[in-house]
Amino acid sequence: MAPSFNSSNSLYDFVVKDGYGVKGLVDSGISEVPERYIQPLEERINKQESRVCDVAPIDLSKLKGAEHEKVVDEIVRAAETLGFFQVVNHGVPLELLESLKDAAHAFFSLPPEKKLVYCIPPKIKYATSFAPEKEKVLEWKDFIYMMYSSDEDALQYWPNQCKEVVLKYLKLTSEMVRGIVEILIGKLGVESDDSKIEGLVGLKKVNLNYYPACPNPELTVGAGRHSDIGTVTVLLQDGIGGLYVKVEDDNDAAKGEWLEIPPIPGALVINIGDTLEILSNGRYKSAEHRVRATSSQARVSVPMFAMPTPTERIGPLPQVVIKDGLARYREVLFFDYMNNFFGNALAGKKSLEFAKKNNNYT
Ligand SMILES: O=C(O)CCC(=O)C(=O)O
Ligand SMILES: [Fe+2]
Repeated sequence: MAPSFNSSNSLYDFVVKDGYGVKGLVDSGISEVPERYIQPLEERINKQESRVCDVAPIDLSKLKGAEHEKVVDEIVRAAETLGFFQVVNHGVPLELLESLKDAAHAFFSLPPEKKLVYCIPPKIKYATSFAPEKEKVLEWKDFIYMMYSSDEDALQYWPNQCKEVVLKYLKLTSEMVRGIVEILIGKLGVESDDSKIEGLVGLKKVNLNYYPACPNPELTVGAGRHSDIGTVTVLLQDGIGGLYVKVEDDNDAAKGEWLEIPPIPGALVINIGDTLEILSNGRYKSAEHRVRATSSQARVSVPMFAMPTPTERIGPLPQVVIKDGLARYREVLFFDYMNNFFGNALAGKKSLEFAKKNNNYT
């Protein structure tokens, strides 16, 4: 029997405060999406109208051979245009990727009281939607984030259902991210050493995202429009699909068009975050993206966010500013940048405004 929610408050309490999440709502037997989840027309995603991105995945194993420079160019080109690309032969075993998806399903199958135990921010947090207290319309998504501090803490605080696989994923994807960041910084004409790179990717967080099957997917949104704030994000998506990226500057698609990043078995999705856009003075694109809900099955995704350490100051690199003749961003403390992002509802690329020159924040 579906619970009856007499006011929007009782729905909010059930989903957000009591920890049932969207999954609890769906499990309760609802046959249509509640009002609080209905997006205004301009935010809805029309599956039929969007094209699928047909760019082939980049083979990272070729970085070690004769085709090194070609692969470097592919990575740089992708970062300068769409800001999203997929990689294969990335060093993360395919069995691990399968186990991760299974672990995500296992975690979200737990009853709410067992998931709510993992609400010890900023270490770890099980929750629903991005910032429910600030959002008029909620996202059709539950998630848990796990912030990495040490292996010991991870094994102590993270859920049994996923801690070992998430930790392995975090380690292996971190290695890949370091390689990609080294390439991208190097192509800006800037020499980097291990400590510089570590400063840019030293804060690591893994999310398990869970998008339950939705009775009216055309009315809702799984994840609202946003860009990721860190340096680089690595994302595992399952076979269901629904991730869309807005074209900012690409030869093969129209500016402003939303392209779907299709699931490719065994591939990982890489996207550039705000930090790299700021550092490169706008040359690398932190793409706006969002996620559609689906009617058939629950979708899971597992992003690993590699971010600067909170004490890092991020601003356009001096060598790039000299070349460009102007700085498009100011220098900010990553801690402040992060607090601004998490203190507001998602709003496309608005997060970058915080680091723009002559904005209202200074
Ligand atoms: O689920 C996805 O495909 C993307 C999720 C995402 O953009 C995020 O967690 O930042
Ligand atoms: Fe994202």
